[in-house]
Amino acid sequence: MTYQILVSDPVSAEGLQPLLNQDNIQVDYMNEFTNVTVQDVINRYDALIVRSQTTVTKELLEAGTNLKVIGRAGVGVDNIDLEAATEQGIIVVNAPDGNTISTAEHTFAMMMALARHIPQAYQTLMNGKWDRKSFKGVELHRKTLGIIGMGRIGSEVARRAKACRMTIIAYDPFLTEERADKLGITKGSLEDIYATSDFITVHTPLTKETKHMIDDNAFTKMKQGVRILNCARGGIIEEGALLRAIESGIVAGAALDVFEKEPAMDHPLLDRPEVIATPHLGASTEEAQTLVAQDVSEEIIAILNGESFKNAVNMPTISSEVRRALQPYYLLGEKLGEMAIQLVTEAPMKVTVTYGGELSDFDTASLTRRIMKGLLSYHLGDKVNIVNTFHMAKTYNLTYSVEHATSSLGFKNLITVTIETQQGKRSISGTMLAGYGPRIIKIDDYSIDMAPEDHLLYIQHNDIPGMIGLVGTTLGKHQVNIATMQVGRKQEGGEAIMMLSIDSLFNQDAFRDLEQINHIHSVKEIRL
Ligand SMILES: NC(=O)C1=CN([C@@H]2O[C@H](COP(=O)(O)OP(=O)(O)OC[C@H]3O[C@@H](n4cnc5c(N)ncnc54)[C@H](O)[C@@H]3O)[C@@H](O)[C@H]2O)C=CC1
Ligand SMILES: O=C(O)C(=O)COP(=O)(O)O
Repeated sequence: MTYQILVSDPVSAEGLQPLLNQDNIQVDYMNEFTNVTVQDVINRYDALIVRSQTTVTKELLEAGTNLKVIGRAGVGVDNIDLEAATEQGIIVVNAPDGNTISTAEHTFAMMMALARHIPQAYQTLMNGKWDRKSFKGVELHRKTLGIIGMGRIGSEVARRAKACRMTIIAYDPFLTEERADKLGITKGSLEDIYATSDFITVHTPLTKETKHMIDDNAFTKMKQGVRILNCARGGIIEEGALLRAIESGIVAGAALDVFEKEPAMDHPLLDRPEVIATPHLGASTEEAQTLVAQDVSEEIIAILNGESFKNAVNMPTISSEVRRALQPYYLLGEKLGEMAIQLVTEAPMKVTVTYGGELSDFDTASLTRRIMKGLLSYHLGDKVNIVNTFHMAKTYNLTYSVEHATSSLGFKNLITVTIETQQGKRSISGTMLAGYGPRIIKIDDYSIDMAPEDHLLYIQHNDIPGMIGLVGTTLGKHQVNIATMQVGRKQEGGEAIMMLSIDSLFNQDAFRDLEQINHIHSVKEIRL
């Protein structure tokens, strides 16, 4: 199978090399097309690679009927409708590390340029004026820098500011005292930052919470003459409020790399001499562009080849330790989900997944996704995948819960999937047996030991002599070969079950004949 990938923004050719090296991947570039939009052609593609220019809307995603993954060659994903992508089961991956240094360096270059009026002085000189009076600047030395957002870029900015002997105060909901101490900075609130900073720089993503977080009210709390930087996202600082704060003299200068609407042309802030600006260049270095393109290329290859990946933004990330530990269970989990749903005839209302043994020590969310995917995709097909499975469950009013049990029936690990319908509860348990792989070890109260094979027959009957022979003869008559067979019962002479793995697809005539055997209550084919 050949996968088609569309690159819709300028992305480093060197960084895309891992994709270009794949025999089963074909890459097209939007700039090679004329008179068409991304929306016009997207249905041909399995993956789309973007930077910040392409806006990935719900409509675009809906038109991308074959899309499996969107790669953001950079950090910010505010140009992508993540909710719509999740609903449609499209994985969105970004490259969170590749442009950190470049953006921190750009922020620092902006801070120095802002402090010393370098762009304005350069412009004056280019206009033929030798003006040494208008551009008296300030030192960074001993000034207080307020950093809002101490993630990757904020932290690198802090390191550089320390080298300039600045005092640093930072606010981030995830900043601990311990980390602040390690970085040699002060952890403070937004109010502390506003009250004490000579320079304030923002490094948060643009979210509902951070949109316009710096507004008129925030500016009134700042020191007169504060200098503001935004190399993160337009809209974190409300542009109208910034303009008013410049006009009123609260803000002595602002350095902007990003704008609420880009490209920012004829913008009132750009008319102000106190404002210096660049056209969203934070990540525009050779190094950063190569790295981010390489990172998304590798993630896309992994996703298309069904291998594990790490930078999905519409799925929780898991540590490599947890991923390594749980990976061997993913197939078993999916099979258990598929088998569990086939045990019930009524609509499922609730699913409970119980993890026992060594599994109870892990964050098993990624495994639960596989189980729910197996369970839902049996009836809903390809439209369910590990990205949208929880969303799909909600759509179908199916609740699920996870329990971590202390008992594992003597097995090293145990997964039990219980489905509740109006008719009651049905459950199935499986384990990974060292040397044997995945095994089904229990259905409802019956202990068995079977590999989750392609074709299984599940027969409920009375525990009386001759049943095995009758079933064997009936299947033989219909040319159905039995590969393995397991029987189980709760007590002698009571209810019993047979679980058979068969070589060929089961046919309706065999089904009917089996159901007509005296003492057989139900025959169920389980397809995996
Ligand atoms: N100008 C440019 O070309 C570039 C801009 N960026 C932008 O820079 C921003 C930061 O990027 P990274 O540091 O790589 O991301 P990151 O995810 O490593 O850090 C973001 C930090 O913001 C914090 N945060 C979230 N909400 C907050 C709030 N309400 N108040 C304070 N902190 C909050 C988070 O806890 C996190 O620590 C993103 O918006 C990204 O899109 C990134 C690269 C290039
Ligand atoms: O990575 C980010 O968040 C950026 O803002 C960089 O954007 P760009 O890839 O240069 O369009």
